[in-house]
Amino acid sequence: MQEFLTRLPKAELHLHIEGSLEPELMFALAKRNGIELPYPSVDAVRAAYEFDNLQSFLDLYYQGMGVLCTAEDFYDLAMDYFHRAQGEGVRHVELSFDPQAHLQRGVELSIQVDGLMRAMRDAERELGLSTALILSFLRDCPADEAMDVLESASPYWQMIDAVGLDSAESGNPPGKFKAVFERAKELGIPRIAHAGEEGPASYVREALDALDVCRIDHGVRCLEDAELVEILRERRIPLTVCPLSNVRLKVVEDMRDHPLPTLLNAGLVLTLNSDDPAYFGGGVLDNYLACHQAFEWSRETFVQLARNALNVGFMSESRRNELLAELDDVVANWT
Ligand code: HPA
Ligand SMILES: [Zn+2]
Repeated sequence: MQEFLTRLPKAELHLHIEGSLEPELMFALAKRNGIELPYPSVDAVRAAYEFDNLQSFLDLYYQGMGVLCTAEDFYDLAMDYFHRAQGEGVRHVELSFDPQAHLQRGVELSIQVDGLMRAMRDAERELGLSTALILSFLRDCPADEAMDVLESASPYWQMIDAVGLDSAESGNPPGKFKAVFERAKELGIPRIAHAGEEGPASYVREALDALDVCRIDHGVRCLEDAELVEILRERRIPLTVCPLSNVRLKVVEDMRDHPLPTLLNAGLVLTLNSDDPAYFGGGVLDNYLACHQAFEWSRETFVQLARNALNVGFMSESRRNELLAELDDVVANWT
């Protein structure tokens, strides 16, 4: 099964590029930028990755990204991830980034975008990946600040495939960002949002109603509202589920308790993703493998999940058809 899951052309739709920063690169960039890390070694960094909840992870996540200073750093971060993803059979990557977290440290938007866009272009040329860029707003910061970021991103509007909403969910309902998302809609930029990870099912409803999102990141807590599940099913709103993340952030206690099988039985459009692979124990393939171990799903189930991601990703129709044909090929030639 491992070989089959590796060969399946997969799409990563829920990835925080800052969460792909492996401790080795963190040390290399700290050295390059003359930054002192509060850890003596790579092993000590890894040992610190024990989380009680989303906030305890976010504290380390924001600290870790402090080594990203120049466009070159952002380039190296993304290229490092693209190489790993390619090795796992990932063919399309949608990377979200958190501009505010870098602006707060004095790193300008142009530096962030220049490095990331250059890496995306090189990954397309050299690694045969397709990519998309998602600009995420920090929901625990003021909505006015998010609006300023969106306006100041005007040179990049054409290159942004979607805006998103992430960071500390509890107490920061989607409705807080209604005006920002309305502006994005006016600009013709698609919208997605984290909802129903730690926050209640009502936040998923609010993301649909107030933010008019076309996709929900996580969304696992939708199961607490049967009527909402029916809405998600009927409207075929995709959920980008990140099972290893949910275990590591104690959204669920154990992989075997994960609601994925229930979500599948409910007829929802699900995809498997990694969220923050450097912090949560692996990339997209590891998430597929963890599901294989926990649920013993058939190959057909994994093919459906991989197909869902190709169907709903932000990519050209010709790229979509190419990847779907590749997927059909892998399935047809598998013995
Ligand atoms: O898992 C997450 N949830 C919310 N915000 C985030 N920012 C990075 N990772 C996450
Ligand atoms: Zn996330």
